[in-house]
Amino acid sequence: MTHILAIDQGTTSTRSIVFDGAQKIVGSAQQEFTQHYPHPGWVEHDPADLVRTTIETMKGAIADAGLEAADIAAIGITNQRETTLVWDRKTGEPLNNAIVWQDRRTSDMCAALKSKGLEETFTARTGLLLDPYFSGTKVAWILEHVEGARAMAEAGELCFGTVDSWLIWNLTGGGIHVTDATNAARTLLFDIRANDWDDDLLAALNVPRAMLPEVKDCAADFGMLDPAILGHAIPILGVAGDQHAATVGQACFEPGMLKSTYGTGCFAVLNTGEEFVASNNRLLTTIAYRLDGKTTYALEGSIFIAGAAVQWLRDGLKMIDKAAKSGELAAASDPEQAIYLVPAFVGLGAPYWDAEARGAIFGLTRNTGPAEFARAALEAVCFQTADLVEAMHRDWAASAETILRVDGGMVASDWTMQCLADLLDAPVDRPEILETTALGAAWLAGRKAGLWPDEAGFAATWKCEHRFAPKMDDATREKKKAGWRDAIARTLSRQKN
Ligand SMILES: Nc1ncnc2c1ncn2[C@@H]1O[C@H](COP(=O)(O)OP(=O)(O)O)[C@@H](O)[C@H]1O
Ligand SMILES: O=P(O)(O)OC[C@H](O)CO
Repeated sequence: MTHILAIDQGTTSTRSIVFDGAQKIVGSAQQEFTQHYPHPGWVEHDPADLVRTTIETMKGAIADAGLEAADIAAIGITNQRETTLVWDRKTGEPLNNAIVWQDRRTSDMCAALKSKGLEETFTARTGLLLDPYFSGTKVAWILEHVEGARAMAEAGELCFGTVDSWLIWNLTGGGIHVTDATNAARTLLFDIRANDWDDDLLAALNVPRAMLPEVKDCAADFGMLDPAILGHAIPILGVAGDQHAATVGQACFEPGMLKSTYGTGCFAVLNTGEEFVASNNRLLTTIAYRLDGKTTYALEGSIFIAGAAVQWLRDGLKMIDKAAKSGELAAASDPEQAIYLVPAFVGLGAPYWDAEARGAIFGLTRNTGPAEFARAALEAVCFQTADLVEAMHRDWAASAETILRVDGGMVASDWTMQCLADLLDAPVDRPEILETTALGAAWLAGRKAGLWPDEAGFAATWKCEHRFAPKMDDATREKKKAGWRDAIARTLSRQKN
């Protein structure tokens, strides 16, 4: 019994994947669920959908593998990060829909905290910035806006959790209130050096400590699956936020190793080892992973819209019928047209952090058509990655010779990966296993179970499927980047200009 079940609860879908003892995928299942947009800038998930799709895909993946629950040695969970839930400790009933990481409803709250001069304290302790992206202001919003919530929270009757905590609570039958260090690191409430919730930050956001989960290592005992769910009790032994799990799944265990995941958004994570590198370029400092009580730190660049721009071409503009067409179209575009799309649909993330900016497209002519839109959407993802990698180089000289390991749905596009290598002027390595997020969660659980190899053994199994080497000449690259910088400058909100 060496199979591991990984649950990857993402922003738009939930996936479960069964890996065998040789780290090969032997079964999987995936389900999308409804996104709720109750007001402009708001994004919510129904908490019940998160649990339902998790349980259904767990069953689906085990069936797809031709196995029984009793064949699964352990479960690893990885999840969309920052998304915030609050529920009643007695009944397990959520007080509100989950407030998703993309939700901007707390921008005014963040601005108010900044105007009190608090950003420096938050950044020094959490490595994050005062942006609505993170959980802290979302919890505060629930406590302020849901009737009776504040009194219940103060009486210790409420639980706050990110999606991992919510899933564990439900999968273990209720009563286990835990999270892991990587998810805690995204809340704005956790001091990532002290490895503890921070009372000053809790006071600034008026969040009672009593509602916070216990924080564990990424490979730890998170509880037993309620046997009523699959007919068998299985230990949950690994948990990490999805970008952290991908860092592990890409075997980025050495300082200087960098991965970038291209799904709905794009998240680049650079391992900085035992060093907490404070960013001077508005990147985030975060916990890459915590194993055996030892924290490995990272610099992270977070872009909110990557594959989502391709979805917009498909579903919003109806210029393509499937995502894969975007690369073909871009390849056929007119290279003479300098079209720039700044996909600030939900504001801009790193390194700009402009919650009020909105998307813009520049350089349109009578000849501009779907092909140029497709190229602009794909190039935007690459320009934004280049912005992040340059900021990383400025923050931490040790990252100068970086090779980028990539994963996520969008890396299927060869055109985009070549464009990325060209604009970065660095090699881009696409691994054989693209489900690195799930693989990372499985590795954490497998390592804890003592069934999978340690870091070095696991890293030796990582295989490159294709290396994209840069081909663009310097003059072309610089010209394109100057055009991008100009487009960004023209898109930033007045607040930033
Ligand atoms: N061949 C492709 N070319 C460009 N974009 C793609 C391609 N295939 C998938 N995508 C994009 O990748 C995203 C899906 O990636 P995935 O890793 O499943 O995302 P998530 O986990 O965030 O839901 C979608 O936004 C989709 O538009
Ligand atoms: O669900 P994904 O893959 O888009 O990832 C979401 C991130 O964790 C948000 O920080």
